[in-house]
Amino acid sequence: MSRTDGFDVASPRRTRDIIDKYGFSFKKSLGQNFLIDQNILHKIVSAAGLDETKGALEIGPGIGALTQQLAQHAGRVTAVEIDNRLIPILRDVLAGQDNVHIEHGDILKLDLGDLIKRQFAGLSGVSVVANLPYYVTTPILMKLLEEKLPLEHIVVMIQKEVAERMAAKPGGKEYGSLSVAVQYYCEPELVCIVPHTVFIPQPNVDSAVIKLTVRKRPPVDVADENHFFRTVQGSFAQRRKTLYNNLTALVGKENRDRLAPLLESCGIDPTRRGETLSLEEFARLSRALLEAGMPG
Ligand SMILES: C[S@@+](CC[C@H](N)C(=O)[O-])C[C@H]1O[C@@H](n2cnc3c(N)ncnc32)[C@H](O)[C@@H]1O
Repeated sequence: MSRTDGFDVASPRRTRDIIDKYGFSFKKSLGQNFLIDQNILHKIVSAAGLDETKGALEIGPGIGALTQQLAQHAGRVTAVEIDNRLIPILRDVLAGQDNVHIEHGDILKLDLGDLIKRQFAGLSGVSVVANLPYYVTTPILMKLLEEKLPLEHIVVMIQKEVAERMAAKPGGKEYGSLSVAVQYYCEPELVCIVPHTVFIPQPNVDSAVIKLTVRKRPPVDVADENHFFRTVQGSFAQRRKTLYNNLTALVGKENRDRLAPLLESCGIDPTRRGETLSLEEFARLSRALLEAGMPG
């Protein structure tokens, strides 16, 4: 029988050994693509800037490839896994790593503020480090950001196109409401592009590692965050339409006549498209709509 302790999990052979030993079968519906490349793991871990004073929150540890590396670089690791079949495997693979806590649960349902308080008390900072399940990448990231958790960095492997949208600047076709939301909360940095060949099983798409450094405060002055984000969503509602046309639907027919002068008073040409507006322009627009009593 193959051993499951003491060796790096992230190699094709070790991963297959562990899978065979436990008779594990992959669930596509849970986004189970396990990383089998140590170099990529090292890039992820080094981007997170961990040391023994820091905590790492991992989402979806799988069979522990990344968890094992995090345990060696962070003071404490908490790994949240939804699939109960993986819990005994993780306990076995990570036996002896006494700074690791495995939590069985759905990351979208957990009280993460409470988890962070309980698991990382006394440490100087906490970062999320994960190879995310692709079917829920955006809900997971929006939960991490909207709950304003005390995080330093979020270093995650995600689908390449989604990473490019998060880091996109105004003017290009990748820039949209996800770019604005991520850049409102964080400074994004693309760490590396990852080919689909470094996973078992191989996904259909390439991936990227992105590092989000969580801002202490937003880069723009927003009077009401909900109004701001509704304005952004509304501006991108139909990408081929002008800002004026998209916003007419948002503010309602009764405000239509006041919309073009309001946009002009913000220094924004009503014939522009949402994808050309900077964060600062969206903030200015949302403040002006609010002041004029118009919905965002
Ligand atoms: C892409 S795999 C990554 C596995 C491992 N970290 C690696 O790099 O090899 C995603 C993992 O997330 C788990 N997962 C999926 N949905 C989840 C959820 N809502 N909460 C917690 N874990 C989840 C899957 O079971 C799987 O283990």
